[in-house]
Amino acid sequence: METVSENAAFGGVQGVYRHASSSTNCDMTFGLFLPEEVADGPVPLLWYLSGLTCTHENAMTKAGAQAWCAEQGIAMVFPDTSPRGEGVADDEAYDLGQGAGFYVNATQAPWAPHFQMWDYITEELPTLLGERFALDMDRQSITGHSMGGHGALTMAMNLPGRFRSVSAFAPICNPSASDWGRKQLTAYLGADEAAWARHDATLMMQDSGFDGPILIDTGTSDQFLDLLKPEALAQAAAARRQQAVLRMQPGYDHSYFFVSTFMEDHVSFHAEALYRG
Ligand SMILES: N[C@@H](CCC(=O)N[C@@H](CSC=O)C(=O)NCC(=O)O)C(=O)O
Repeated sequence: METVSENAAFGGVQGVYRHASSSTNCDMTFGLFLPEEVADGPVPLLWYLSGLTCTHENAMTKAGAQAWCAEQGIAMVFPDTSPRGEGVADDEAYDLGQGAGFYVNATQAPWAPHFQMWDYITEELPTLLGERFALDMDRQSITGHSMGGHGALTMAMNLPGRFRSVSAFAPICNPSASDWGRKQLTAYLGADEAAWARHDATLMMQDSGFDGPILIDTGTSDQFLDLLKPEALAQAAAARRQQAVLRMQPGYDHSYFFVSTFMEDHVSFHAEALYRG
């Protein structure tokens, strides 16, 4: 693993690191914020999964998370959203291929050799982080934005016991029924929709093994609201009587102005679960 940069931030350190990934068969870059408490021992870890077109850098520089993580003594990791590089398949569209891994393990050509983002996020990167940094891997929570919110929700639901809490900013809630989902799940997983179900938070809700708290914020002026389908997830959560806070925030759009506005709420929500859950 190579250190790309380390900068002092809010009493802690914002680092960027690069490593050769065996899951994605290419170099992967991630950001990691460590609060000053890390000097005294392992700290809890909050995952932030980013959305379409993002690298590790967008949220790291625009979400305003470090101040709140520093206040709570929590580390935050910002992984990339896909494999990248010259030998990695891509598409001209912004919502498929590099920058749009959708947090699945692709089974279809030409994506399968590199697009193994589920394994990268749930297995390889946690192992690396636990080995290289003073992180308490028994205290993890997860959040994300848009495509990353979809990833956060489906990972929490599919991996009971891994995350103490899950939240999301404007997540893609029902990708099987959305143009932000059908195209990508077909490309990566094939046309058999049975393989998609575990990657759809609304469909997963009835079989979810996750019993921790859920917080979701979506803006009423989100330009992608019809693609996100928060109402589908709300109905599924109500049907299951799932403990969940699903908020529609008046006037907010899909941008990082929205994400940064509610970041304090989300970090505090996770801190409650990480320290007292
Ligand atoms: N290029 C597209 C939309 C791209 C976009 O809005 N990406 C969002 C995430 S959308 C869902 O996953 C994002 O986080 N962009 C990066 C940023 O820094 O804002 C278009 O223009 O329609």
